[in-house]
Amino acid sequence: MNKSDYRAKYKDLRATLSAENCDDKSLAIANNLLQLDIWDFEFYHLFLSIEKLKEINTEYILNILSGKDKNIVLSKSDFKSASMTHYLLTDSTLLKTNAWGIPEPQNGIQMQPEQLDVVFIPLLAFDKRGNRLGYGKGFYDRFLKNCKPSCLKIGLSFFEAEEELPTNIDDIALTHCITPDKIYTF
Ligand SMILES: Nc1nc2c(c(=O)[nH]1)N(C=O)[C@@H](CNc1ccc(C(=O)N[C@@H](CCC(=O)O)C(=O)O)cc1)CN2
Ligand SMILES: Nc1ncnc2c1ncn2[C@@H]1O[C@H](COP(=O)(O)OP(=O)(O)OP(=O)(O)O)[C@@H](O)[C@H]1O
Repeated sequence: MNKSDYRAKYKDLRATLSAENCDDKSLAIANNLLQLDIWDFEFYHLFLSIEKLKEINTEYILNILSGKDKNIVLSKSDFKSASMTHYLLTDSTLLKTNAWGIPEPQNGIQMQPEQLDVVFIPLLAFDKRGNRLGYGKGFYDRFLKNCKPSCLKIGLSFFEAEEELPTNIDDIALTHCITPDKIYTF
C-alpha cells in the first residue's frame, strides 16, 4: 500500500466512529498521557481538533495543561505555504475556526518552534518505528524540522500502529505515540 492507500484506510476507519466513541477514546488518550514523564516542561504545543474529520478531541489535554499552569502554544496555518505560525494561548486569545474547520488564534504573542518542549501531533496513521502519516501537505514535517532536537514529538491516535508505513526523506519521526490502549515510545 502507498501513502494515499493508508490515508484512505484511516479516513474510513475514523468515519466508523460515533461522536460518543471519539469522545471516550479522546479521554482515554488524555488519561494515558498522564502516565508519561513529560510534565516538568514549560512550553506545550497543541492542535485544536477538526471536528468534522473526527479528530481526537484535545480539550481534555488542554484542561490538563491549564490545570498544571503550563504555557500552551497554538498555531495558525497558512495553506499557501503549508506553514504554521505559533502563538501563546492567553486569556485574551480570540479563537476563530478557519475554512478547513481548524480553530485558530487570531493574534497574540508569537512563539518560535525552538522554544517548544513538547509538541502533540495529529495524524492519520503511524507505525512501530514512529513514522507518521498526516493529510499529506507536510505542515508538521516543516514545523518539526525547526524544533530543537530534545523536543518531544507525541503523536495521538485512535488506532494502533501499522507494522511499517512508506516514508520520504522529509518525514520527522515521533518520539512517542499515545492511543486509547497503549503508550508507544520510539
Ligand atoms: N487539527 C489539526 N490541525 C492541523 C493539522 C491537522 O491535521 N489537524 N495539520 C496537519 O498537518 C495542518 C493542517 N492540515 C490540513 C490538511 C488538509 C486538510 C484538508 O484537506 N481538509 C479537507 C479534506 C480532508 C479530507 O481529505 O478528508 C476538508 O476539510 O474538506 C485539513 C487540514 C495544521 N493544523
Ligand atoms: N521540510 C520540508 N520542506 C519542503 N517540503 C516538505 C518538507 N516536509 C515535507 N515536505 C513536502 O510536503 C509534502 C507532503 O509531505 P507528507 O506526505 O510527509 O505529509 P504528511 O506528513 O502526511 O502531512 P502533514 O504534515 O500535513 O500532516 C511532500 O511533497 C513533502 O516532500
